[in-house]
Amino acid sequence: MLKLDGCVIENGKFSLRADFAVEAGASIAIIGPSGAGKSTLLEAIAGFRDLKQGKIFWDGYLISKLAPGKRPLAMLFQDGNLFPHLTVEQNISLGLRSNGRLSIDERSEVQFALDRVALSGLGDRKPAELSGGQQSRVALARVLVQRRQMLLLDEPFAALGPALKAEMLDLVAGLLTETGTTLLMVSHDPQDARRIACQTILVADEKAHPPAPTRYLFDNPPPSLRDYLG
Ligand SMILES: Nc1ncnc2c1ncn2[C@@H]1O[C@H](COP(=O)(O)OP(=O)(O)OP(=O)(O)O)[C@@H](O)[C@H]1O
Repeated sequence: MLKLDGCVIENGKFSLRADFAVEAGASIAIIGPSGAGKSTLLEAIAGFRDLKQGKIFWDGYLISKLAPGKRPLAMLFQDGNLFPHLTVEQNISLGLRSNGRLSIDERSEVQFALDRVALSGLGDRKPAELSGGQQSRVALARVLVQRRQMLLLDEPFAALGPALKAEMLDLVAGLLTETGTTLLMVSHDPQDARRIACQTILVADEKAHPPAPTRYLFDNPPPSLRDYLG
């Protein structure tokens, strides 16, 4: 279980309160108006932003004092952050070792991840030689090889068209079920939340609200969500 206990997170003059728990293995969407603090929340969980107050626990262990790389999570940002001068395989290898030098077992891990995102045979290509959807799958493979217990996605597929985005979300959902990984995903699109997340955290009014059933939340939106949905 992920637990944010009385957290106050600051981003410049902006301040966000978060006090909620997420069951291990759950898929959670994070939704809310622009500038409400969705990315700030993920950054704090990932360790890129210090807490002003409060603590974060994973399975009862305090993780909020750990450096980002030591936390049991992987994070995927909007543009995937692939290195253009490296091949697909080398980009994925960086998920395992920062110098890219892999053992035989680690090499098979990379091949397995390539296979899981349906990119077998394309490992020697550079990102520019791939379509946008294929590039997203490389970025996903890079977080997959890390085999972390939590996956944090900050609008990773926003640049893709609706059909490709739906395909990626289905791929993520399938992989999560296989591995039991907990998902926290920021999205602007209620359809994404409905597609992949049973529960949704609404970030609005300087607060990250506890997860609520996605369908219930969208069928009975509180005023801040109603304004946002239009
Ligand atoms: N670099 C910065 N310096 C100072 N304040 C910032 C900075 N980045 C963000 N903020 C503040 O933090 C608040 C939350 O930003 P954040 O990016 O977390 O929102 P968000 O909900 O992810 O927005 P969006 O949906 O537009 O990506 C913003 O309203 C802004 O006031």
